Amino acid sequence: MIEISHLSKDYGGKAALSDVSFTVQPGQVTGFLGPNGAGKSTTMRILMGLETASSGTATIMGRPLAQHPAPLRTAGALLDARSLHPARKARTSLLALADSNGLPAQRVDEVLELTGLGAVADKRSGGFSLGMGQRLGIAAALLGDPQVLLFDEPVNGLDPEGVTWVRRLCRDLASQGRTVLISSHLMSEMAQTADRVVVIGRGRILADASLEEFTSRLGENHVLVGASDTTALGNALHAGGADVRRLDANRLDVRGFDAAHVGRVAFETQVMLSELTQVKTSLEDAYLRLTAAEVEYRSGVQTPQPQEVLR
Ligand SMILES: Nc1ncnc2c1ncn2[C@@H]1O[C@H](COP(=O)(O)OP(=O)(O)OP(=O)(O)O)[C@@H](O)[C@H]1O
Repeated sequence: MIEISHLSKDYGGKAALSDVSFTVQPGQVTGFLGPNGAGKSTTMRILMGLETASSGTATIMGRPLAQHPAPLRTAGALLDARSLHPARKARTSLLALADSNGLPAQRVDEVLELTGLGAVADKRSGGFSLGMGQRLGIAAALLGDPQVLLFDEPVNGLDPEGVTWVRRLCRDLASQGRTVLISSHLMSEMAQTADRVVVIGRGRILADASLEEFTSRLGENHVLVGASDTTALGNALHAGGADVRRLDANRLDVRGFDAAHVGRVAFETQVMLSELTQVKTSLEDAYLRLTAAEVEYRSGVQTPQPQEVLR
């Protein structure tokens, strides 16, 4: 288990983290989400003992990582995939890490196989692709067979097969009862991998909920409906209290009613339907709503607006 309590970190007077508290439970994959510069890496680095907090605590299995007798057996992290020596062969780097942490050399071969690096184990890691570097970083994190894993943007640079592999690996690690915290910018990926999400923006926690709670709490489920007479149907839905927007001559976007209710109103209004689709809020939509105000630099691209609002 990971426990972060009232954690703050200042860099030269600028707050990177402000009173951050959350816990990460074993047996689950927790997604750590937030815009660039939100404080995800800083939190992970403090957890791994690579930075000191200005105030507050960050513990792994009850105490700071450095206070565990064998830190690498307690927690493994992929923080910077390029942190291993580029001139060293992959196997040599892992052997050195195993040796300095009292781990058996045989474990090196196990993690090389587990991460699909067996065939390139005797190549220098400086020549690795970004994806292979990520796999090597994950191999290093798994070396001590730890109960707690922290992965900072693990799918960065991975091809689709690699992305699927990371997803399965995280799910497997959690199903073995381990604690898995994983940061990512890829919302569609997180939606398939995480059980819970912790969202951070400008150093403050914005949400800490199960994936289901998060999308339904921030959700704005709506119904897309195609109809023979959108004016009659739109007026009837609006009179019933729905928020109705016209998408084009034959389609409406309805908020406030579910698909069954829209179908009932269409039946009562004697309007024929050509489409009735319940659209659920995606993790990406929910995340964008939550963090919209937290992003320091936003692009000038605007979301396309429906052509006409029925009132
Ligand atoms: N060593 C440092 N010195 C000064 N400021 C830093 C340092 N490390 C991080 N920061 C600042 O702290 C804030 C949080 O950075 P952090 O890297 O934790 O964010 P992040 O959420 O991991 O972002 P990204 O997704 O871009 O990696 C940012 O404003 C960053 O500029």
